[in-house]
Amino acid sequence: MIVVKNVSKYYGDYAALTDINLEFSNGIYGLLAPNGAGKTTLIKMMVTLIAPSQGEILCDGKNISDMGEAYRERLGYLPQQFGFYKNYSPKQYLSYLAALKGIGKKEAARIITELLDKVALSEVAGKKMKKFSGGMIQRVGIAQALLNDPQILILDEPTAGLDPKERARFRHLLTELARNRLVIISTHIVSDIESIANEIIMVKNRRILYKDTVNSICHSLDGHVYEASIPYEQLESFRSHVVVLSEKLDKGIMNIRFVHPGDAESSWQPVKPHLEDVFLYEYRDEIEAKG
Ligand SMILES: Nc1ncnc2c1ncn2[C@@H]1O[C@H](COP(=O)(O)OP(=O)(O)OP(=O)(O)O)[C@@H](O)[C@H]1O
Repeated sequence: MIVVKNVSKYYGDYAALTDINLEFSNGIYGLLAPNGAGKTTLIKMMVTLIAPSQGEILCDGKNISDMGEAYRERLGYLPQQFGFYKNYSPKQYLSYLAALKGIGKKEAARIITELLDKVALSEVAGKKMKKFSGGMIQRVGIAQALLNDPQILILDEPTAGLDPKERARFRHLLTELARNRLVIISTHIVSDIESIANEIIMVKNRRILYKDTVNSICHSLDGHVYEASIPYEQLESFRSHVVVLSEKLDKGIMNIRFVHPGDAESSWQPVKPHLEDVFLYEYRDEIEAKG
C-alpha cells in the first residue's frame, strides 16, 4: 500500500535519514529506535508534513505529495504532542475536529459515540479533559486520528508518559484497530510493540537496520546471548570482554546477561535472544552516551 523509495532527508547539511526503502501493507509496524534516530522525521514525511530531500513516498503507486487531500483522507495521525483544549470534553473536542474535517453534524455524532466506545471513554465523554490521565488523553488522541476511519494510522510515540496498565490497554486497542488497517507506531520502548507488531523496523546510523518479524530479528543474536553468575570483584574485567545487556547484584554475586560473539566459557548459560537484547546490543553506543 505504501512504499518509501530511496528516501533521504537533510536538515541543512545534516543527514537525518539516508536512502530509506520500506514497504508497508496492512498490519502493525513498530518503528523502534532510541530518541534522535530519525523516527519522527520518517513519520513526518509519511504524513506529508515535511518533504523528502531525495526519493519519494508512494501510496498505491502514486506519490503522496501529488495526492494531497486524497492521501490525507486515508490517513489518521497522532503526533508526539497533540494540541487539545483541556476545558473541552472529548465529545466537544471531537465534534469540533469533525466539523473542521467537513463531517456533517448527525454523522459526526454517530461516529464520535462509536469512537468513544472503542477507546473506552464513553463514561467520561462529557467531562472536561483537564482532569484526564495521560492514558485517557492518548485515547482521545487515537479517537481524533480515527475520525475519518483511516486505512493508514500513524502514531508517533503514542505511549510516552503512560503507566504499565495504560500501555497494556493501548496494545489491546491497537491490535483491534489493525485488523483492517496499516498501523505504524514509533517508540523507543521494546515492550510497547514486541508482542503486537507484525514487523519491527529499526533505524541506525540514518539507515534501516532491520525490517522483519520479531523472531527473525532475534535470530541475528542466536547463539551469542548468555547468562552467567560471577563474583562482584570480577565485574570490571568481565565487562571489558563481553557486551553487558543487564546486571543484577544478589548477595555479592552478579547475575549478568550479555552478548559474546566468540567462543563461550563452560560456565555460561546460553539463552534465547529477546528483542530487548537486540535493541540493547545494537544501540549500546547511543545508550551508553546518554548514560
Ligand atoms: N527541523 C530540524 N532541523 C534540524 N535538525 C533536526 C530537525 N528535526 C530533527 N532534526 C535532527 O534530526 C535527527 C532525527 O530527529 P527525529 O526527531 O526524527 O528523531 P526521533 O528518532 O524521532 O527522536 P525523538 O523521539 O526524540 O523525536 C536528530 O538528530 C534531530 O536533532
